[in-house]
Amino acid sequence: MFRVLVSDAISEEGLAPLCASAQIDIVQKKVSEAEEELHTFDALLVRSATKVTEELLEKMPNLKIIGRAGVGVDNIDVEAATKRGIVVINAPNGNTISAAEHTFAMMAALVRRIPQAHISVKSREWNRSAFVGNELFGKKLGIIGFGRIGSEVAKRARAFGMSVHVYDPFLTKDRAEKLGVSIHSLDEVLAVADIITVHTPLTKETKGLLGKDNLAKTKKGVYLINCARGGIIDEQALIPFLENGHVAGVALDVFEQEPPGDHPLLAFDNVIVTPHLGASTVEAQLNVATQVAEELLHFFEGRPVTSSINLPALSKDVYEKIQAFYHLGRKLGLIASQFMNIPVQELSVTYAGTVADLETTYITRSLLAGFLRPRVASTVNEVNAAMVAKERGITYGEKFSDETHGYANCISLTVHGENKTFTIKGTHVPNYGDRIVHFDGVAIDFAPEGHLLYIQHQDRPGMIGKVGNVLGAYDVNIATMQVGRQEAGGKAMMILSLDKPVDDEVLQALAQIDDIETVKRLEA
Ligand SMILES: NC(=O)c1ccc[n+]([C@@H]2O[C@H](COP(=O)([O-])OP(=O)(O)OC[C@H]3O[C@@H](n4cnc5c(N)ncnc54)[C@H](O)[C@@H]3O)[C@@H](O)[C@H]2O)c1
Ligand SMILES: O=C(O)CC[C@@H](O)C(=O)O
Repeated sequence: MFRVLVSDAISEEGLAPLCASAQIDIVQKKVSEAEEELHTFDALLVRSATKVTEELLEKMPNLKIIGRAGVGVDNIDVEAATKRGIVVINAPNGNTISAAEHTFAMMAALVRRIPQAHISVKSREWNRSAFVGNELFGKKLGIIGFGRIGSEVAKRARAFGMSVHVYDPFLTKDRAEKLGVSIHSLDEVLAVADIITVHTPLTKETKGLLGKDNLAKTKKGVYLINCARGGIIDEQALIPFLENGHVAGVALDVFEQEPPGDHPLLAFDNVIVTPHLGASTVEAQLNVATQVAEELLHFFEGRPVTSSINLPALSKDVYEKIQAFYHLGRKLGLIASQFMNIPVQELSVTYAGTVADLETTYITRSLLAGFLRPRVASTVNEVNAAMVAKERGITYGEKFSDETHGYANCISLTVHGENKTFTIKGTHVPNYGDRIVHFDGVAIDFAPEGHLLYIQHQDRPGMIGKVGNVLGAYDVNIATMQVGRQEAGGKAMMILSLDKPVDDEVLQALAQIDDIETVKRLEA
């Protein structure tokens, strides 16, 4: 008998297959009300209200699987769950349409001032001249983040006669053309859009994406919408733009803190809000509940789960054999994705030497997951990487070769972008670790660990000293430095390993050194 704790409001109809199973005992209670029996549960089902913290996991030693009836898993400590061998599953597309429709409802309500007019009429007023709005027809809609929800919003906007201007650094031209939208830089979208809606995950890169500087680049009279995650639009930074009338109105479904309490934004008449309702429809809740219920049944029946976001389905035996290459693959993908931070169509992986005799499918999936990790909202791992790549129009393939470049094993990854191709090669040396031995056409040798800095420059005397001086001036300590070049006096590169990450100011100072062409931060 498996015990399942359902701690948030999840559609009962969707959970019906679980309730019908004689093998499963379902308990519907908040975590706080189940304190005494937490240790007895095998599975935990949540939406976004329950915070699945490390502390909670400590109290649930029997837990084997966590199901999130929705997309974002930011309320679950996935790392802590993974460490404990707990599988985390979600329902990545069950609420896409509802979230897109809610965004659109907010957009219409915002430009036609529907919530304000509603309150006025309910207060027994009849003040038609106070609520003159704008049409959506003919307006330019800026969409930042063009994944599942962003692309559904675009379809609806086109039906309303709007032109759609998209910023998504990972969107390919092919996919944009198929969906009838144009791709632009962030600055272009900010400058032209009458209405801007954000649909990215909340990551280090997107936190505060619409902050003081970028808000200043928007058109006077712009409308803003956030139905993705609180914090993508910086709430504090918005206040002066609302006070001086630069921003005509804001619609928020999500907040940096939920509930937002007595937030200063709530005092503005032209800020309209909902309490995180994007996924709150009968249909979406049925979809997400059905998806997680089916996955839970598979899991308990010992069948593979398809929407797991943390664990690969590997036997212990296979895992032990491929473990080292699995980690190397992940790092090759992660570094390549950051280096090629542009849309890509294809990844090609070549295995040579001892690694070519192993279960390379898992290594490729690990590499793919590493590559996709900086680009997608939900956590991506070996189990869902292939599906996520397909959704994003990225193909991948494996090849086998005898060319080991003198190493016992070698994994080579070539990434094909729109106008650029990049190759990285790595090897694993038992009892020593992983080494990157080839990077963008140059033979080099460095460990893919920690905070790395890539510098491409012309091969001139004194370059190392100049770089060292700039980093020294910013109090950044260099742990290791590797140099390589194609030919004397030609294209050369340095890979530095630093004791701490560097910010944009340091990158800009380095880029100003004569003969330095590119500087990039790479985290491994
Ligand atoms: N309000 C709600 O109830 C609700 C419901 C569902 C989803 N969501 C949230 O909506 C957001 C989008 O969900 P989705 O299912 O469309 O995710 P998705 O992964 O399909 O799409 C996210 C897109 O953002 C892009 N992106 C990543 N980093 C970016 C950056 N720095 N700049 C611009 N684009 C970037 C990715 O390339 C991707 O195309 C998530 O934050 C999700 O948690 C909210
Ligand atoms: O469960 C909810 O209502 C929120 C869902 C949404 O934010 C998600 O990320 O799927």
